[in-house]
Amino acid sequence: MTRIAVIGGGKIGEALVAGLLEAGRATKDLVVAEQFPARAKEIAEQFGIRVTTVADAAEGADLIVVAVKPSDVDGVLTALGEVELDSDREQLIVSLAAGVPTSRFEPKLPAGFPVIRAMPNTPMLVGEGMSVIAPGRYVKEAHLELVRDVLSAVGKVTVVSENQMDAVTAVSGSGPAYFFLVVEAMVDAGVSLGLTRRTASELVVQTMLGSAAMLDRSEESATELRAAVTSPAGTTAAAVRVLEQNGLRSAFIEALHTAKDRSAQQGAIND
Ligand SMILES: NC(=O)C1=CN([C@@H]2O[C@H](COP(=O)(O)OP(=O)(O)OC[C@H]3O[C@@H](n4cnc5c(N)ncnc54)[C@H](O)[C@@H]3O)[C@@H](O)[C@H]2O)C=CC1
Ligand SMILES: O=C(O)[C@@H]1CCC=N1
Repeated sequence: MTRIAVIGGGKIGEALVAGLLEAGRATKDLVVAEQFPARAKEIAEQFGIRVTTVADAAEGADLIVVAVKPSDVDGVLTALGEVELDSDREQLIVSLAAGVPTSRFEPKLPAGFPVIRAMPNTPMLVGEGMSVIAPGRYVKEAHLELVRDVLSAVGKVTVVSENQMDAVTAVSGSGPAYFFLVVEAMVDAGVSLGLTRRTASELVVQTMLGSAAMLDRSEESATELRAAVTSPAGTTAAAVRVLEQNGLRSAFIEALHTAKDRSAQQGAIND
């Protein structure tokens, strides 16, 4: 079985570990490196897995998943310098760090060591993640297959070229936050219309779940599905007009452009 070391026991590291365990991966095949003792203890107790240092975690791992903030990547690379990494053993690194190119890893690793850049999202916690992977220059098909296999246990996986990863980050990496924000806004709207917060939440969450299921299962596009809800001169048309007047569509476009730029910026500078 593939042994996986997750470097960084934060939000996305936790989502990955939880999703993999839920999907049936054994606790003995997972190890986490987390620098903050309190957080390390929390992870170890919550999941019953070993939490250790970067070097110790990476030593026996087939897959080293780097799940730290972009500004902490260099620190992890320094710590990995203490480990005898071995690409012949099919060891490889998967970096989840937004914006950080594989070319930032490669010169600091043994010659030819494979690095895959990946962008997952938090719904992998419930097996419904969207993970996008992009190969670095030393990655072979077998490496991509291994990572695809691991991540497909926690949702969908697709492959793009690395120059698309900042756009991917803006769309699906950050994407869950946009939907949670829409839910918050609709719940607040429901409350302002006189519903209790509990009822408004139930209505909005189930509406989102049902709409997502339709998008997933139907042959029709989002535009067609929306048209089917929009009766002539009805309530939906009235609401959509106000949303468009208030720039909802262009707000999303501008927001995602800004997210893409921020991703690239985080990889370019070390802030
Ligand atoms: N949160 C999300 O939804 C997603 C995050 N990402 C990426 O994943 C990375 C981590 O994000 P989050 O989990 O949200 O951040 P976070 O701040 O919650 O977690 C990072 C963790 O790494 C630990 N860490 C940092 N340096 C370390 C080291 N040298 N050794 C051991 N542990 C170390 C920190 O103590 C912290 O617990 C970022 O690069 C982000 O761009 C990617 C996709 C989605
Ligand atoms: O907000 C961030 O920078 C990270 C990357 C994608 C989701 N969270």
